[in-house]
Parts: sequence; C-alpha cells; structure tokens
Amino acid sequence: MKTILVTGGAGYIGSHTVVELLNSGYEVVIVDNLINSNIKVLDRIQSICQKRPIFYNCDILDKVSLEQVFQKHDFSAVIHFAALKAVGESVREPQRYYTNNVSGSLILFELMAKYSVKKIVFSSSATVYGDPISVPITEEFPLSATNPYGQTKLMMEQILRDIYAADREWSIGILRYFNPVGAHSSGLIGEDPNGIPNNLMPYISQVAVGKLECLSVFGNDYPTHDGTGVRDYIHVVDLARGHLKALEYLEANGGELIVNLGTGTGYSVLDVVKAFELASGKVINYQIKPRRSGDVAKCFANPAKALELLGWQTTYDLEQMCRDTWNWQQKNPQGYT
Ligand SMILES: NC(=O)c1ccc[n+]([C@@H]2O[C@H](COP(=O)([O-])OP(=O)(O)OC[C@H]3O[C@@H](n4cnc5c(N)ncnc54)[C@H](O)[C@@H]3O)[C@@H](O)[C@H]2O)c1
Ligand SMILES: CC(=O)N[C@H]1[C@@H](OP(=O)(O)OP(=O)(O)OC[C@H]2O[C@@H](n3ccc(=O)[nH]c3=O)[C@H](O)[C@@H]2O)O[C@H](CO)[C@H](O)[C@@H]1O
Repeated sequence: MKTILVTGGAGYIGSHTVVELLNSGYEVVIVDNLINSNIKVLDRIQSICQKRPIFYNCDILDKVSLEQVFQKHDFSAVIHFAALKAVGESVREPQRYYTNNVSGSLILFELMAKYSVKKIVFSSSATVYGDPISVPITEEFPLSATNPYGQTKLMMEQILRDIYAADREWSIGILRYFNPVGAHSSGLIGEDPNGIPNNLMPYISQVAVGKLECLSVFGNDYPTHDGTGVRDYIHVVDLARGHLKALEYLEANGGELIVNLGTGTGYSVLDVVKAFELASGKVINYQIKPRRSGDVAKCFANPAKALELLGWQTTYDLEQMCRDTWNWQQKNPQGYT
C-alpha cells in the first residue's frame, strides 16, 4: 500500500484531500503545526473514512523533527499544502511568509532528496497569473505576483522546475487552484477561517448564519456582466480529487506537470450572493463598497489541460458549492471550536 506524506493535511484543502486519499486506499501521514487548523479535524476525517491518518504536530521548518518522520515511514510521494496564505498579512509580514513558505519548502525538498522521495504535488494558485491579460487563463499565460504570498508561490514553482531540470528522477506536479469553496457533503469538515474571513464565500456564509451583519461588495464598476468581480469558484472536493489524478499521472508518466484546477466558469460576486440565498433560504445583506486594492476584474481558468492530461474535470456546480458551504456552516457555526 502506498503511503503519502501530506504537509498541511489538517487544513481546509488538505483535510478534504486526505479523505479522498484514504477512501482510495492510500495510507496517509499528515505533518501540520496547526498554525491555521484544528486537531479535531482528525476525528472528523475518521468519522467520514472509518480510517485515521497518522498525524505529526510538526513544523516543516523544524528539520530535526521532520527528518524523524521521514525515518519512520516509506513515502511514495508528498502532497505539499503547508503554507501561510493570507494575502494582506503577507504584505504586512513578508519575512514570515518567505520563511514559512519558501524556507519550509526547501527543508522539505532537502529531506525528500535525502530519503529518495522524489515525487511531489504542490499547491500553487491562480494568483501566479497576477492581473491576467485576458480570460479564460491557460497555463502558458505570463506569470507575475502582486504581493509576497503570490511571490512565494512563484518562487516555489521556479524552485521545483529547477529541481526537476537538475534531476530527472524527480517528478513534480504544480497545481494552480482557482477559488476553492464548499465543504464535504457530510458537513463534518470544511473551511474554518480565523477571525473575519477575507474570502467571499466564508464571509457570505457567516452573514447567512448571523455571525456577520452585512457583506461589503468590493466594487460594482468592473467591466463584468453586473460590475462585480468575476472568479472561478471550485468545489473543494473536486479540487481534492484533482490531487489524486495528479498523483496517478506522476506515477504513470513522471516528469513535470503544470495544470490549472478550475471549473472554467466565472461567477460574479452578486451571482454568488444569489446562489447562496437560494441554497440557504436566507437573505444576504450587502452594501456596495469601493474596490479592494489588488483585485482584478475577471479571473477564470481554461481547464482543458487538466482534462486532457489527467482526465479530470469538475462535477459540482455553484449551487452545490453553496449548499455544502451552508451545510457545514450550519452544523459548525463556530467552526471546529
Ligand atoms: N484556499 C485557497 O483559497 C487557496 C487557493 C490557492 C492556493 N492555496 C494553497 O493551498 C494550500 C492549502 O490551502 P488551505 O486553504 O487548505 O489553507 P489552510 O491554512 O487551511 O491549510 C494549510 C495548513 O498548513 C499548515 N501549516 C502552515 N505552515 C506550516 C508549517 N510551517 N509547518 C507545518 N504546517 C504548516 C496550517 O496549520 C494549515 O493546517 C496552501 O499552500 C495555499 O497557499 C489555497
Ligand atoms: C487579492 C487576494 O486576496 N487574492 C486571494 C483571493 O483571491 P480572490 O480575490 O479571487 O478571492 P476572494 O474570495 O477574496 O474574492 C472573490 C471576489 O469577491 C469579492 N469580495 C471578497 C470578499 C468580500 O468580503 N467582498 C467581496 O466583494 C472580491 O472583490 C472578489 O471579486 O483568494 C484566493 C483563494 O480563494 C487566493 O488566495 C488569492 O491569492
């Protein structure tokens, strides 16, 4: 049986991917320092899968502890989610972001090389396309970063490509996620942001549940069908399954894989508000506010490459994304705590 090391596996996307891995017969070892997640997720994963992943409360920056994990297990691949991901925070605390996301990853890669675990699936982001020249976005579009978080993703992509160029025994999968939303249909695991959410879907669901009063819609003068920003929201379970497809691809073909994971459809802020109202039966109060700095008008994927290479495409629509978000929010109004 294959054992996969999942860094950041207690987090939002990681936990959903761990569920898919366990359900597909993989053994899973999670390394997570719980800086942005809760240990309770392990019980929830066990309830869903009737299997429990092995867990180490370990910072990937702690090389000694991380090496002990490599000594104990024989990994066939690594899925590397562990990172800090808040854009605004990365502008205020760039050194923390570079240290955690870049230095942490370098320590991980060094141990992977030492223990001959040379297969990795890496969490990148559509943020690497900066302000895209047009939509839909293909993988060949020019790359740029508008903030330190995005810069760490660009740097990691480059480092992985260089590692592969130097040693073809490596195989690397770079997955550029668009906007992950939704939750597992059980309502047992989902997104549990700290404090006031920065992202649209968790903000809306906290308005719906009565935790927040009113959504600020950042700008209604964009060149989009209703003036509000358009994004490619993707159900986190579809996204999680993309990781398994990427693993299978690397197992079969090796090499270097760079793919967008999105639905290919863009929805505006007001489209999402309406869909959430329908799914929840709640009214979402909102006010139009000025644009948020750094936001782009439209960002959505051309996901053709993922379909062609991985045989992967999304299966959940916006309605299901809203229903599952709402189910999770209602069952866990305070998240995991
Ligand atoms: N959620 C998104 O919107 C989104 C979009 C594009 C890319 N990504 C990337 O996907 C990955 C997962 O994102 P997520 O939404 O699940 O975030 P998350 O914060 O829920 O999960 C990340 C996990 O990594 C852990 N972690 C962070 N630094 C660590 C360290 N030094 N050592 C050990 N564990 C550490 C955190 O505790 C957390 O459990 C991240 O790399 C993120 O940048 C996320
Ligand atoms: C600049 C920024 O933060 N970028 C991150 C954010 O992208 P995005 O800005 O694409 O995601 P988001 O969920 O923060 O915003 C989506 C859309 O909703 C709008 N909106 C959002 C929140 C709100 O309270 N009101 C509102 O109107 C926002 O202007 C945008 O048009 O999240 C992504 C993951 O999903 C990536 O992590 C991006 O790096």
